[in-house]
Amino acid sequence: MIMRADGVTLGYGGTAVVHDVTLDITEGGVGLIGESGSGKTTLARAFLGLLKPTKGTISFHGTDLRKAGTKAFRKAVQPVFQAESLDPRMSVARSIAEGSRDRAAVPALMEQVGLDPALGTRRPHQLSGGQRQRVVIARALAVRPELLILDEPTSALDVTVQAKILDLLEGLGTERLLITHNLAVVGRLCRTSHVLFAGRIVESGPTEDLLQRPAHPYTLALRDAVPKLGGAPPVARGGTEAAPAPTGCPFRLRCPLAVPECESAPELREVAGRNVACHRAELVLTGLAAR
Ligand SMILES: Nc1ncnc2c1ncn2[C@@H]1O[C@H](COP(=O)(O)OP(=O)(O)OP(=O)(O)O)[C@@H](O)[C@H]1O
Repeated sequence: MIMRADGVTLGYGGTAVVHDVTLDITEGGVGLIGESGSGKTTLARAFLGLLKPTKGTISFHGTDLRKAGTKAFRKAVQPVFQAESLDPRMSVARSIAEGSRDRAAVPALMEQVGLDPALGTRRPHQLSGGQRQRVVIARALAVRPELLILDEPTSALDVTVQAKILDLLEGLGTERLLITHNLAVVGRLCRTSHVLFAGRIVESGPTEDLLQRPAHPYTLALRDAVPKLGGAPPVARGGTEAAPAPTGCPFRLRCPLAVPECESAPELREVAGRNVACHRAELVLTGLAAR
């Protein structure tokens, strides 16, 4: 296990937006899936050491981040943000070398991410979106990280370019925590996935199981909203989707299977090889089996 969030609550200005999350970053890629506002980026920021939990602990190889040596940790865990975060005034080569301060390594890094080193003198606006995303990845790789934290690494790209960037990430062999709206992306890059709704994990397990046989009605809705790679993110249809319920199961006001029992909050429990917080998980699983 590379990192662990143990009973973590996170918030801004006294308002909690992530509640009691326990999640391990293990080998083979870990996906964090959920709609806009579900708390994915907040959790990623905590794993990068940029936001301190108000409850619980985040650890790196078993050491609480509050005690881990920051220098080694900062190198080992690198963010890959969207390409818009590149400094428009810096050449590609300078951007890539910024963290490592090793200009000599830049051509090899560019080749590693499938960029012609001759592009090193260009500014970001002189590249395509896909090329810019490769620069961001090269820049993260420059310090030889152990773990990449990728926040929607392909959502701004068109489908063919997305597929190429996913090929690149798959081939790198660096461990990853990947944040996305898009279930097809985790299907390719993450052995394990966690579905977040209103700041709570509602389902966790092997990605393949979650994709093939979701046990939570929200995972099911997400899967059916994004049938293919490059599909639009599952935004609230016509703005009519109910807000998360403040008590009981947070999904119950949107859930087609909700019953009075859902007014009491479901605990995460093991059902069919995954953890799911739903009183009606068995029904979701059987409903699918009967189709
Ligand atoms: N700096 C901040 N100050 C106050 N509230 C914030 C801040 N950043 C995020 N939030 C709130 O925290 C909640 C979770 O936001 P977060 O960005 O983690 O969600 P997300 O799942 O990553 O969404 P998206 O996919 O849109 O990026 C939201 O309600 C958001 O408004």
